[in-house]
Formats: sequence, structure tokens, C-alpha cells
Amino acid sequence: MTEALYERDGKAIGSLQKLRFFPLAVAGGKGATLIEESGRELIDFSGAWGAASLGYGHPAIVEAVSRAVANPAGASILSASNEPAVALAEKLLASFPGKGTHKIWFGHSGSDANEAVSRAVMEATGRTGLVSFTGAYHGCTIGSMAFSGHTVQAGAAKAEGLLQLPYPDPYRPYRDDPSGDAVLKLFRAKLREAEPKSFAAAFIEPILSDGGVIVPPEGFLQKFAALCREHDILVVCDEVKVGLGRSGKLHCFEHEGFVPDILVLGKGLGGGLPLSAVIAPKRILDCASAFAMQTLQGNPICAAAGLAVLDTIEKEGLSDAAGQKGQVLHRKLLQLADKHALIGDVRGRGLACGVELVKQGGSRVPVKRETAKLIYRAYELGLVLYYVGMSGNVLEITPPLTITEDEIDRAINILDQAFADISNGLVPDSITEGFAAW
Ligand SMILES: Cc1ncc(COP(=O)(O)O)c(/C=N/[C@@H]2CCCCNC2=O)c1O
Repeated sequence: MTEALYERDGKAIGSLQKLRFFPLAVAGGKGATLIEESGRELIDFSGAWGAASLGYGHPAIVEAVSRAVANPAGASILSASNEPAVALAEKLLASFPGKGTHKIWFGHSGSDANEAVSRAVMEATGRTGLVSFTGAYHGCTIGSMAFSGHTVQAGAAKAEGLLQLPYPDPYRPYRDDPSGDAVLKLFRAKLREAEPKSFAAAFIEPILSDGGVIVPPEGFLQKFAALCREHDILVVCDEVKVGLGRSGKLHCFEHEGFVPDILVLGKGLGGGLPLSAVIAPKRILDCASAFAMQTLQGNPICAAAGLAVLDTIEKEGLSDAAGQKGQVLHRKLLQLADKHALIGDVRGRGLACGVELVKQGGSRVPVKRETAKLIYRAYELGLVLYYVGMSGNVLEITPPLTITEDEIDRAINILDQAFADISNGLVPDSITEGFAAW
């Protein structure tokens, strides 16, 4: 009897990079389905934290990657150009407003992309301060943690001169102001206190993802960006998780009536392969050479996957489909909320949804233990999803954009059963022991 994959994993791979909630050991995948070592099939409501934008084994990616790896055009763009990387850069630029004003930087992850942006904006502007938001997850490298605001990065050194603002959360509004104007008022006050030209850039997620899938109040981003521009502060939109069609539009900022100066993409861009990209003004990305480089950046095989992702989003109308399926999902989650008092709030855009769990009785007190038990029970019943949020009490739903309505239906039925089992006391607290999670 060969040892189980999960046991071998525990013996061979360190916990440094693990964020585990249950003993999921994957042997394969197809569409929105993960296949365990035992052959059990699970619906993947997380999409590998949003990276499996086209699900698993999409023919477009299989074909593009197979072709690219059979005749690799080198391995990076550091010291040689290659067709897939240039073609992907051209396609990304064509998707972004403004012609001839921007260029592309390629990376492997959201972390390295955000870190590269933070360094380049300081280099290009001569300003050293950054603005960001509490609850923001911009990465897990020293540089990207330095301006993140998630609980998981609480111990990391913060950037000198960092101004971190409360994210406007309509469910838990700062100063009891659901419009977000109180946050803008605080930002104005901080700008008055600061030396002029202190801040190089402001990083904002158009939906605060790991911070709890929080959609800002209507008009907030537009007003925030206008205030930044009054002070020549570059606006950096981090769409690593909610970009590329997931929100119901290709770029999530399109919902907000403003265009950022810099757009950061990752996760779903590679369709499961490591790929990130930054779209930024030429004066930022041409401010130096050999400044933000890693050996395999612009890898032609990952770039070919990125091209296949963008082409498929276009050909299969996946942005609009995410909007439509998101409405179905949202409606079904609201029906769950009517049945299960643990659900305090349902929110999101398109196929980026959050379900916040709170103490029953209207107190809005977060319930982390029940949330952890809920996703463990869902796993046992055949559904994979994780939780996020500053209190670890928000179910994050970011499935592959190719998920079907039938799979959404089956996932909702599993969630319904899991909530019922929690309420009926059928899920022991001990079930989550041994899973550090976050
Ligand atoms: C808005 C946003 N920006 C940047 C990142 C960092 O991306 P990488 O994990 O690819 O470095 C992320 C990554 N988010 C984390 C990755 C770690 C596990 C927890 N879940 C996430 O989605 C992100 O959501």
C-alpha cells in the first residue's frame, strides 16, 4: 500500500508556503472539477485562489502550451525578445485605454508585480511615500508586504512613509459612513499634514479580495483617484484576483468610471501557469534598465498560456458570462442567507463573491470557527472553497470563469447541506485541528 499523497506532502514539503484548511490532495483536474488521489471529484469554487481562470485542461491552453514548449522561443525576455511575450504585451496594451502611452512589465506573480511597481514609481518620481488600505493583500515578498495591510502580513516591516487608510466597507462602514466619504476626508487631512510631493503612488484593489471580498461604495474609487491626481499621486489598481473578466468586465476598474495610471494583473492571466503583468506609463517602465528583473520573466511558454487566456475570454465571451453567472450565483447565495442565520452578508461582482459569516442574532460579530468548519464540511461533501477576511469569516467564491450553471447549482446545494450540518451540531470543532489556515 503506497503512502497517501497528503502524508507524503507533509513529510517532504515545509509549511512555509502552506495555507491549508483540509487534506486536499489533487491528482488531476478537468473544467471546474478537481480530482483527488482517490478519484473523488470536487467542484472547485476557488479556482486555485482565482488562478485557474479557464478551469483545468482547457483545450486552448493545452494547445498553446504544447506548441510553445515543443519549440521554445528561448526562456525569457531579459536578454532576448520572443514572439509570445511581445504578442501578449501588445494584446494587453490593446485592452487598456490610451494609445502609445503605456508599456508592459512581465513577472511570475502578483507579489513580484506589485513589488516591482512600488520600486519603479519611487525611482521614476523621486517620491518615497506610498498609500494603501488596511486589509489589502498585495503580496508575500518583503517589498509587497511592506505596503499590504492584511492580518497575515501583520508582522512584516512596513514601508517608511506608508499611509494606510481604512477600506470603505459598506457592511462595516468607517465612522458609520457607508458612502466612503469619511475615508476620503481622512485622506485629505493626511495629505494636508504630509510634505507636498510625499507620495509616489496609491495602491487599491477595486474589490478588496483577501481582505474580505469587499466592494467599495459606488463612486468611491472615482473620487479617490481624483484626489490622488490633485496631488500627482499615481493610482495603481491591483486586479491580480478580480481582473481579466472575473468581475463581469474585462478590467474591474471599468465598473468604477475611472482609469488607473497603472494596472497590475496576475493569477488568472496565466490560466494556472505563473504569469503576472503590469501595464504602466512608459516614463515608469522605462525609468531604468536591469532594475526589476528575474531570470524567467517573459517566458514564452507562460506567455503563450496568457495569450490563450485572453483569446478565450474574448472568443467565449467570458467577461459577460461571468456577469450573468455571477447574478445567478448571487441570487442563490441570497436564498441561502434567507435559510441560514450564520450568513450576515453576500457581496461581490460577477464571479468574485464573498459570503460573510456572523454570530446569529444580528450582532455582526465575526465567527471564524464556524467558517473554518463550514469549508471543511463542504470539502467532505465535494466542494472546494476557502475563507478570507480580516477576521477569517468570509467565504471567498472565485470559480473558473468557465464554470457551468449546473455546477453552480450543485455547489450551492453542497453549501446548503454544510450550513445545515453546522447548525445541527454535526460538525465537531476538532475537525479543523491540524490545519493552521490563516
Ligand atoms: C489582490 C492580490 N494582489 C496580489 C496578490 C499576490 O499574488 P501572488 O500570490 O501570485 O504573489 C494576491 C494574492 N492573494 C492570495 C495569495 C495567497 C493565498 C491566499 N489567497 C490569495 O488569493 C492578491 O489577491
